Amino acid sequence: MEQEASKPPLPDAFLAFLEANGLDPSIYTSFDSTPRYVRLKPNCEAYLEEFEAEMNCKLQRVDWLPGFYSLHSNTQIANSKAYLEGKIYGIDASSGAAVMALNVSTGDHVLDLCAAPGAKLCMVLDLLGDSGSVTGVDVARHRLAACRTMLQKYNLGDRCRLFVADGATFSLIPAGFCSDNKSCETVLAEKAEVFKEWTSKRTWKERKRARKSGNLQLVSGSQPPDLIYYGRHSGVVGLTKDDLYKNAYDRIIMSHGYDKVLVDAECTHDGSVKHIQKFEHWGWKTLERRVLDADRTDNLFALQSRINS
Ligand SMILES: C[S@@+](CC[C@H](N)C(=O)[O-])C[C@H]1O[C@@H](n2cnc3c(N)ncnc32)[C@H](O)[C@@H]1O
Repeated sequence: MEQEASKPPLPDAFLAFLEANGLDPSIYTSFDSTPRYVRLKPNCEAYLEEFEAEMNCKLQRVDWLPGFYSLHSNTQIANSKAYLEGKIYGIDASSGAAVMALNVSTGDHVLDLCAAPGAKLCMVLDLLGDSGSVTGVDVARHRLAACRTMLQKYNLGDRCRLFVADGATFSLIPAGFCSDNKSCETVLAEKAEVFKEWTSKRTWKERKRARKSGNLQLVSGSQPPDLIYYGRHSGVVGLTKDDLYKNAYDRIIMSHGYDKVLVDAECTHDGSVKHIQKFEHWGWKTLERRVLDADRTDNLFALQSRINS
């Protein structure tokens, strides 16, 4: 009876999952043990004091992650001025570590194969500043649309393109490279219809296509990539559709491919402590259905293997 009372308030199926994977259940139940993190946009240090006063909290600089600060796990940042004005991001330290491991250098062309909702993509763009480019790909249209909103909020879209596509089959090279011997200028002069500056206003053709795809939120590997956003300096403006969607050969990929590739495929939530804690409100049955279902886990494993190969 006593043993029952001290058992962490997690469902048996999840406890069995943790045990099978050698994970300590207490990391999911000690609510205060995991701090939350924020990242500051470059050159926004002036906002720190104001943020601390508004939130009545003290930020601790994370020495090993530039621009990151930790704060108490209960601090809600969503209504703070700095967050609403796009000066501060909510992003955990492990995401920051993954981006730092990419070792992004000035001028890099980065491919983010599982980009939505876009915390790492934004960090990469901040690191690149006015150089290079980022191509974000995600199979979920609605999630990538949220990523587009995030780019706009943080004013980071200038060197970015977003494609709804299956990362396992995506094979477009960074924009702005002509894959034959002609110079870009010659090619552009020869072609009539080129991409103009991106606008959120859809043409009737695009609206029709969106209506057609309606509820189809996830694309399959056989569908061509769908460009849902491109910035002014992403290399897309001025290209023809043929140029953008041209299949690249090995030789071209070797010389004009991406410098860095980030693959952040969906995980089984075993590492996502905060997310698991939310199921206390959503219901443990939902956790069993959404997270622990064996078929789903097998499918995820297959996806992760496919996308990493
Ligand atoms: C863990 S989230 C990515 C988080 C994101 N990198 C960030 O920093 O905000 C995983 C994403 O992978 C996407 N995804 C899953 N399978 C995919 C595939 N085959 N191709 C592209 N994206 C995929 C999901 O739609 C989901 O948005």
